[in-house]
Parts: sequence; C-alpha cells; structure tokens
Amino acid sequence: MTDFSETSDVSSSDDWCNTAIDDAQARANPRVAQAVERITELRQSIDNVDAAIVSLLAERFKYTAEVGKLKAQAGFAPEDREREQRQAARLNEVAVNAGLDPSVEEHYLQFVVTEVKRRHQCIARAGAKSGC
Ligand SMILES: C=C(O[C@@H]1C=C(C(=O)O)C=C[C@H]1O)C(=O)O
Repeated sequence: MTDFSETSDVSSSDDWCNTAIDDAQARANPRVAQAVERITELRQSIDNVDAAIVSLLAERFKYTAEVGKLKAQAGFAPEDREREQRQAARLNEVAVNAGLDPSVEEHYLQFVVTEVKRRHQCIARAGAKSGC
C-alpha cells in the first residue's frame, strides 16, 4: 500500500506501478481525499477526450476508405509519400503550437497511416466491397 503520510508522496513510493486509488486511505487523510476528488474530475475529462478521439478516428477512416476505393478504381498506388511528408510537417507544427511533444504526434501518424495503407492494399487486391 502506498504510504501517503505527510512526509511521503507518490514519487517516493516504490510500488508506484501497482498502487490503485484507495478509498480507505482517502477517508483517513484529507489530502488523499482531495487528490482522489481531483483525479476523478480529471478522469471524466480524459474519458471525454478519448471518446472524441475515437469518434474522430472513425470519421477519418471513413474518408480514407473512400480515398482507397477511388485510388483502386483509378489505378493509383495505396501509398503517397509526398502527401505523407506534407502531413508530417503540418502536424509537427500543430503539435509544437499545442505544446505537445512532437514524438507523440509522430507515433500517432505512423500508426494511423500504416493502418490506412494496409486497408488500401486490401481494397486494391480484393475490391471495394471486400470489407477491408
Ligand atoms: C489516404 C491516403 O492514402 C495514404 C494514407 C494517408 C493517410 O492516412 O493520411 C496519406 C497518404 C497515403 O499514403 C491519401 O493518399 O490521401
């Protein structure tokens, strides 16, 4: 159990990765209770952001699926490196302006574009009605 006495904080605990929020500690210590209350609020905000991100991702994949079908019909390759480079530069700027570590945005873009290209390849091979 985390020692949340006056002389200790979470960073000095050696079981930081196993410690769950503890209602009994919150009842016994007003400082813990305050932290738990704020964490609960913040988690609500995190849930809202996660829901928005997932909804936006679904929207993005709808657009890219349409691009994939059009590319396959027109005989274009699934990948467009120039477009990817322009996106990377633009999103880097967005991340920096938003105060986000650009490596987080780079990981996101890498993941999502790789998945889109995999689906485009699938569409190109199996056809637009394949459920890729
Ligand atoms: C969606 C496209 O296809 C691929 C996927 C991209 C993406 O997910 O943003 C960008 C470029 C392409 O490599 C596209 O060409 O616009």
